[in-house]
Amino acid sequence: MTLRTREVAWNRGGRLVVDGVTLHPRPGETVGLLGPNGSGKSSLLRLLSGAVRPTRGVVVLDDKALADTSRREAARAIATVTQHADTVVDITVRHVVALGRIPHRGTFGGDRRADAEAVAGALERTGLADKAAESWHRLSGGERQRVHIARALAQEPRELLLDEPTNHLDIRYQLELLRLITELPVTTVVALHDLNLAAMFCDSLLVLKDGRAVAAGTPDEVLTPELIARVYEVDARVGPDDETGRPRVTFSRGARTAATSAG
Ligand SMILES: Nc1ncnc2c1ncn2[C@@H]1O[C@H](COP(=O)(O)OP(=O)(O)OP(=O)(O)O)[C@@H](O)[C@H]1O
Repeated sequence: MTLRTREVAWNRGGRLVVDGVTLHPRPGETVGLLGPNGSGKSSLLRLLSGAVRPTRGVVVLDDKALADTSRREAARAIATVTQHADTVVDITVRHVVALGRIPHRGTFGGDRRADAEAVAGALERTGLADKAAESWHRLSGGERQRVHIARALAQEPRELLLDEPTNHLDIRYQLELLRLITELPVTTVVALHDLNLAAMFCDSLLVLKDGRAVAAGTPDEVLTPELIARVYEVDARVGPDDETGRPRVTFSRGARTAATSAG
């Protein structure tokens, strides 16, 4: 059972910013969402999270339309980390992470020990254990990003939606974060700009352009110089990485030639 879409479209401000996209991840896999600025990645993630309703098509969670699923049920299953991390009042890192436990609270307050363990585990995994008592406002951009990821982990979701989670992170934390999410037993859809990180960590890729899916498959199948030229309008070479065997993309720094631009 996974969160998936069937031919979803979303009309935003009079324009279809997502146009007939079907996404059906295998349980536990990490799907990379690629595409240029404005291609619809964040919009598709918003549809998947239930934050907005599709104009056409359907988002399905466990064989039921997400629109017919209770907010609480959806919040227990799906965790989201968005690009524009919400600002919160002056509370500690631990408190922000503990917000992830809210969907698990029952009428009688839920299981306190499970809450504490989930929060401690999430802080540990994101390298924030020693910052737990610090004020949110004193954190750097990258640390805040990690706190939001910790909050999503504390939620113990089955489905994880991440919108450019490596933004603001230094290279060590970019690698750690992506390793972490690929090792989690959850299905993850992650919007990424870095094609090499996507190739290194994702099981499959979905490429959007102008709201439409233009390629889908394994990194090997998807990341070809032709596709990169068509979607991003840049010239690139692609070869197997020495260490992983996965595709590695090297960009040409020059302007595109007439011959390549014509394709
Ligand atoms: N509030 C809005 N009203 C109308 N259109 C919007 C709104 N916000 C974004 N859009 C448009 O929706 C389209 C898709 O945007 P979206 O943010 O989903 O793309 P993206 O692939 O995530 O881009 P980026 O890589 O720049 O984050 C864009 O053309 C954008 O201009």
